[in-house]
Amino acid sequence: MDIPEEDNIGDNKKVKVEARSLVKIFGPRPEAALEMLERGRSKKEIMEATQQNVALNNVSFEVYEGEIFVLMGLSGCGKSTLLRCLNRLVEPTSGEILVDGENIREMNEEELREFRRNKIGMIFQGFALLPHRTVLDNVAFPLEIQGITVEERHRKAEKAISLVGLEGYENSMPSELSGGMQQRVGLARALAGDCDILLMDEAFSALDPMIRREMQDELLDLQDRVNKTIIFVSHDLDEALKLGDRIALMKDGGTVQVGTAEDILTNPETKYVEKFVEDVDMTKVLSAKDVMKRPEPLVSVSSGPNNALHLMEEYGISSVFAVSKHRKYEGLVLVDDATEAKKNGLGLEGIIKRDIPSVSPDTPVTEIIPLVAESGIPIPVLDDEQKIKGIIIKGSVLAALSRMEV
Ligand SMILES: Nc1ncnc2c1ncn2[C@@H]1O[C@H](COP(=O)(O)OP(=O)(O)OP(=O)(O)O)[C@@H](O)[C@H]1O
Repeated sequence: MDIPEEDNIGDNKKVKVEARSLVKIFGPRPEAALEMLERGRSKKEIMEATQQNVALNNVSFEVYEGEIFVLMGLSGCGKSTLLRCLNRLVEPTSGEILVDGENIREMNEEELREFRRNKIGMIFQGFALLPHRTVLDNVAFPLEIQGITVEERHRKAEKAISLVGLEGYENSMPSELSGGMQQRVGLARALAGDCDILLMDEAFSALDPMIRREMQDELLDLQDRVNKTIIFVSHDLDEALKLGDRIALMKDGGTVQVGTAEDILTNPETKYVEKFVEDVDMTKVLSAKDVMKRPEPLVSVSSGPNNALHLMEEYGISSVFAVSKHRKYEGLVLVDDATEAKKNGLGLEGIIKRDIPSVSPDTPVTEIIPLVAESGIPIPVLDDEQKIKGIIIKGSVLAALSRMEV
């Protein structure tokens, strides 16, 4: 077998945004509150004693480049305040915010304006479109304020409009568009600025449930193409689980757990997190990458049936996946076919089954269950380049589901 080692992707994640010990106290006299906070007093105690509102209590986290990081929690837990601290729309009381390693709390007015224009775009819930301007001019509006020429800003706006699937609507007025389409215009406006980081505050919460789900899919699809760093505020657990590469669950101005959807669901660190997630249906959350096993063994397509049979014997299995160079998927070799081929002196090429279903790492487990239930043979998990990332067998799907129900 000439199978190379698994690619080492994702090990060296770059930190894009970092919050260090952020505190935000609303009220005219934060000093007394800060002192009480340092002595470990609760938000409630501080409110009673000082009438100062601790909106953020010592929050630290890192957001990696290219991820969707969701701030989630109940109303009033501090999500919006935290998001607004990241571009200093809200001035933190203490703590640091680093973006690409630069402490943004040290920026002066001018630097901050540049930073908001070029690095960190924001999308709000109410999308705030200008009613008397066309879609094109709405999207181009921030560029207009920056004094960019009309040709240049229209070029950028058209590109952003096509990214969100609104081509053909450039000359429509906002009132002619549905809520979902208006939100896309808001998205396009943020994209036109070409910032690396997008802050989205309950961006889809005003939409009705079906359009909302559509926009979530759209955002994931868009993210595959533009690969921004997105920090997304939501009070909705399903939305957070669907969108978030990682989620920070917040309570009373602090984070109670930061992790992937799977971490949070399967290893809740506190009773609060456990309670928060207890109603979640696991089958809706897991995807192929959560239930797949390492694709071992694999047989090289250029080797003979004897090799395949040896591997099956060694691993106690009745089929083995065949690959060509660089783990490129070819198909499945079944034990009976390999035995027959060996008898007749044939190679693997002619006996490989190529018509079995395959899935991608992100295929939801709900779509996988019927496939494994029907076929009884393993299912390959293939990436965009048709390389085999893992295999799924019925047993491992069921084990994953039952383990998580405990
Ligand atoms: N400008 C302000 N002045 C005073 N208190 C504020 C201000 N903004 C927010 N707060 C308080 O800070 C706390 C956190 O509010 P924040 O809006 O960040 O929470 P949230 O989790 O985003 O809630 P929601 O989902 O309802 O928007 C709350 O107690 C809120 O009342």
